[in-house]
Order: sequence, then structure tokens, then C-alpha cells
Amino acid sequence: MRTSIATVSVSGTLEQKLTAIAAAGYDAVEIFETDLLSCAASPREIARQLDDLGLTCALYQPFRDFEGMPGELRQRALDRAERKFDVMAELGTDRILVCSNCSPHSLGEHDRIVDDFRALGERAAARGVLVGYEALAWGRHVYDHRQVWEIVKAVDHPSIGILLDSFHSLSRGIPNESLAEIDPAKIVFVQLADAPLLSMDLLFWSRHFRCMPGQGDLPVAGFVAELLKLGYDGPLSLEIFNDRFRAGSTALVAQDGLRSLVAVHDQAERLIGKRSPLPPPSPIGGIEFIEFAASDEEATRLEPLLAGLGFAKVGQHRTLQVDRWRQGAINLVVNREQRGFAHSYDIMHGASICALGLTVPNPDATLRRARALAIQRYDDGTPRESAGMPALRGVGGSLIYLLRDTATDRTWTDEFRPLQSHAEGAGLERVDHVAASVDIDEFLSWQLYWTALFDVAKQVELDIPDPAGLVQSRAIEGSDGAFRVTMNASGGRGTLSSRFIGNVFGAGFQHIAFTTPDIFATARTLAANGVATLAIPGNYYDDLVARFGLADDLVAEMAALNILFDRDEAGNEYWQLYTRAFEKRFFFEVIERRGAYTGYGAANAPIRLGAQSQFRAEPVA
Ligand SMILES: O=C(O)c1ccc(O)c(O)c1
Ligand SMILES: [Mg+2]
Repeated sequence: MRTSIATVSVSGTLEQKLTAIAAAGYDAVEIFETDLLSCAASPREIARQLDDLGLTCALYQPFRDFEGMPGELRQRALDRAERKFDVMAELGTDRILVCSNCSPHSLGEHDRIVDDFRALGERAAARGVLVGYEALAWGRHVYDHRQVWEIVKAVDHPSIGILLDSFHSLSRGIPNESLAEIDPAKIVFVQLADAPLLSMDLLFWSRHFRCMPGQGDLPVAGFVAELLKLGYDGPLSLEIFNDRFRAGSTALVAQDGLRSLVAVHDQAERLIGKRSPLPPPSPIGGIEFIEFAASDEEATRLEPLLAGLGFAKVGQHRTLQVDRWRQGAINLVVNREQRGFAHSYDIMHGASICALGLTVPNPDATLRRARALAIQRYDDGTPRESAGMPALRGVGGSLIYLLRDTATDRTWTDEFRPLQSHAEGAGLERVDHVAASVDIDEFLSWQLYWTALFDVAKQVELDIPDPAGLVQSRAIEGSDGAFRVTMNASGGRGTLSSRFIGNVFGAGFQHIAFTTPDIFATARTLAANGVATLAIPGNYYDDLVARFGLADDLVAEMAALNILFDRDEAGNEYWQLYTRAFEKRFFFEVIERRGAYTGYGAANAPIRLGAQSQFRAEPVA
């Protein structure tokens, strides 16, 4: 696959854009006209820069309002094209994008449009230029790639072909199968963009909400699959108009773009049954352990909380200052080493969740996929690596250890000396999910990280009101529910998720939810152990009675134990409670799912955020 990206997709000056695009590893760029016009360098100088960076210019774009112009506007459009061809010669590209006309002056008559393109084709041929005609979804007369294909066939000129852009086709719901009609030799260029499903004017949707393939809801992989089936082997180029990308980190967006291209191409190959050189997205068997970085003093304060939650210290690492706490199938690892990764993490962030241990069928294959996606491996030569537990960089610089799903028992016994310890337990059985808070500018980036590397799917995005602003929340889940993570981000500076990022100097995992088969028994044990739970207002319980018709005495007990409740349409139930946060950092949730409840109690999230905001250092501004 040849990879390309339009300069409009990333932030910065043209020079900064090109540098970041080259560093990310693309083969080519589309030079977007505004970037050229607003740049002090001449087209020749830009061509030299591209050459120095090892990039080619695959396309110059856009050329607007060309076809179907009446009267002398027609001649003027053809003359304008000549000027663009001059620029292209200096830039060193032979391809130009002509997007369908949006001018109210334009005529929609088929024969006129065909004539115009024949005239343009003659001029293009004389200059060695290939013209790609693109249907803008909001074009005045031409707005569908099927119309463009009919026109291109009728024009029948070697210099005039079709340019496909997944956004324009998919935003209008045009079936991917329609691409099968197109002669691949006539495809001048292919642009890819995804977008979240939103109901709005097509132009506004396109100019502000496009995102990388896989970050939105459109069937971009199916689009690419049809093109591969046709035998298209030209570049795949990202053309992403996105407000956040325009303001975000040039390097991050460029890297994400390449990751999305690798992932969508791989997905498309799988869709058509082609052998992909990449290992498939790795299923996650589960969260085998969650690791905390802590200093000795922090660990001294954290341990009573873990014990209060019913965990027992069952193992001590044979060579490191690392303890294993266990309850049910849950393993918590407390790392007090004075060197190495966890220690650095603790210095930077304070006591935190610094790593997850995930079980996968084949860690080596997962590593190979990660490498292809430019997901960084972490290797500091500690015994963990040598114990066959490779690590990848994850959210906020934390680590993901990869464990072979059949070898977890041996890993524990090999690495940890068992401790005689007894704890009654609080009935906690497994990790239900972990929740991360990330910067709003990296919200899409982390979603792509999970979905590109692992066999997991995004759930619908939710807006959750915090007293200090809306929080966007998206769950990412394996198909069997064995792995669930939620990503949370907020533009409001005072929301819980933003405060977390400020308090701990960066994104990270903010809470862990455990399951119990009996939340009342667990809640009573926690209370007896002196674990402080998050107090829920009485108004909430009055409303519960009204909403769900729960019995008064049941609700009274729930109120005494700070238990929250939700029930879905099918009658499945979700019972939950929260601990107070450990030193304003992370907190724990206890969940009982009854029946096939698949959500996370979204209706209760604002209640929880409201309750937690009482403990903020400063009032809501
Ligand atoms: O929004 C636009 O005007 C625009 C311009 C060029 C493109 O290739 C495109 O897809 C959209
Ligand atoms: Mg386009």
C-alpha cells in the first residue's frame, strides 16, 4: 500500500506539516491549495522540501467550480486550469482534483459537462496532467460518484478519470458495491475519511467532523475492500477536515493517520479473504492483573484500602519489591521498586495504575501487529521482559503487558513467592472494566489505539454531565465482555476527568470496577472494614422509587449503603457503588450485573460525578 495524506488534515505551517508527515512514515502528500497559498515558499521550494523529506506530491487540490459554467465563465475556468497546471509542474505532481461544481451559476446539463471535461482533458494531456473528478456530496448538480463515473465514461479521455472520496460516498449512504462498476484504470486517486454518524448538513459535517478511518461510524473498510477487489493498487490518501486535528498535535495526528491506514487496509484485505501480512487484531482473554506504582509511604496507605476491599496479599516477587494481592480472579500488583518503570511512573504521576496485564493467545503476534501500527514497545530489560511478558506503551504512558493466555498460572508461581495470608474477602470476583481519563484532543487517538491493535469494538459514545462540563465517554469491549475499557474526556477544565489529568500530570486509568454476585453483602463487608463509599444524595433514592417502583425498605437499605441502580428495557439490572478516591487519584467501583445488562449505568454517572465534585479543592467556577 502506498500511503498519503492531505496537508489540510494536520495542524501547523506547511513546513511543519510536511516534516511531521514524513516523520510518521507516509509515502506522499496531497498539497491542499490553501496551504500552498499561505506559505512563503515557492512551489519549487516546496518540491525541494518534499524531496529532502523523501515524500512525493501525489495530488494538488482542489480545483473548484469548473464544469458547466455559462458564457465567458467557461473560458475563464479553462484558463484558470492552465495556471494550476503551471503550479503543478513546479510542485512536481501530475494529478489534480476537480471537485464537482457548487456554484449557483453552474449548469447541470450532462452533455455540457462532458464537453467541458473533454476540453480540459485536451489541455491536461498537453501538460502531462491527469484530472480526477470528485463528486462533492453537496455538489450543485453532481454529488454522487455514480454520476461522476457516467460522465467520465462519456468523456472517454485518457487524461480524465474519477477521484473517489469515501466521505462523499458514504455520507450519502451510497452502497460500496456500486464501486464495482468502475474501471480501476480510470481511478485517478482515492481519498479516505471516516466520520461519526451525525444528522446535519453534509458540508458542515464534512468540514468539521471527518476523522481517521476507524475513528468514526462509516463503513470505510468495506469501501477499501471494494477497491482492492477491483484491483486498485494506487495510493490511499487521508483527507480529514477536523476542528480538533487542525488545533491538535501535528505529530500525533499524522501518526494516528498512518496507523488508521494500516489498520483499514488490513481490515479490507480480511473482508475480501486476502491473506494479510499482518497478524489479525488480537482477542483479549481478560485483564490478568492491574499494577499500581507506589512509593513505600503511598503503599503503606494504599494497602489498608486493598485489604478493606477484601484483597489478600498472597505473593511477594522473588527479586523485586512487588506484591501480589488477590481476590476471586482479580490480581492487583503493588510495585514499590525504587528503580525501573513503575518507580519513574510514581515519581511523575504519584501513586497510580501504571500497567495492565492482558492475556492474549499469542503475544508475539500481538507485538508484530503493534509494530506495524507504530505502537511503541517498552523494554527496559527487567525480569518481566525476560519472563516472556513483553510490554507496549499504552494510555498516558502506562504499560500493557502481554501474557500468553495459557501461561498465566506459571507466570505467577515462577515470579512470586507465595505468602500465607488469610482474608475473608468481600465477594469480588473479576475486573468488570477499567476507566481511563484522557485529554480531549487524544480521545479519538486512544480509541484508535485499542481498535487497531485488538479485536474489540467501540460502543456508542455517551455525553455525561459533570457539574463542571460535559464528559464524553466511550466504552471499548471484546465480543465476550472479558475485556472492557471506557475512555473519558472533557473539554471542561473542571470536570472530574480533567481534574484527574491535572492532578496526576497526565492521562491514565482513573477507576477500576469489580464484579460481585451480591452487592449488598459486599457493601456490608466494605462498611464493616471501614472502606469509605461515595455518599449518594437522598433525592436520587426518592427518584428511584418513582422511576422503577422499588420497595421503600429496599431503597432505604440501598441509600444506607450508597448503592446505585439501573434497569434496561429488557429488565436486566445494574447495581453499583463507588469507593471514595484514594488521595484524589483513583477509585474503585463495585458492580453486580443481573441478567444481560450490557451498559455501565450511564443514567447514574451524573449522580456519581455530582457526588464526587463535592470533594474538589475549588468550587465549580
Ligand atoms: O470541502 C471541500 O470543499 C472539499 C474540497 C476538496 C475535497 O477533496 C473534498 O473532499 C472536500
Ligand atoms: Mg475529497
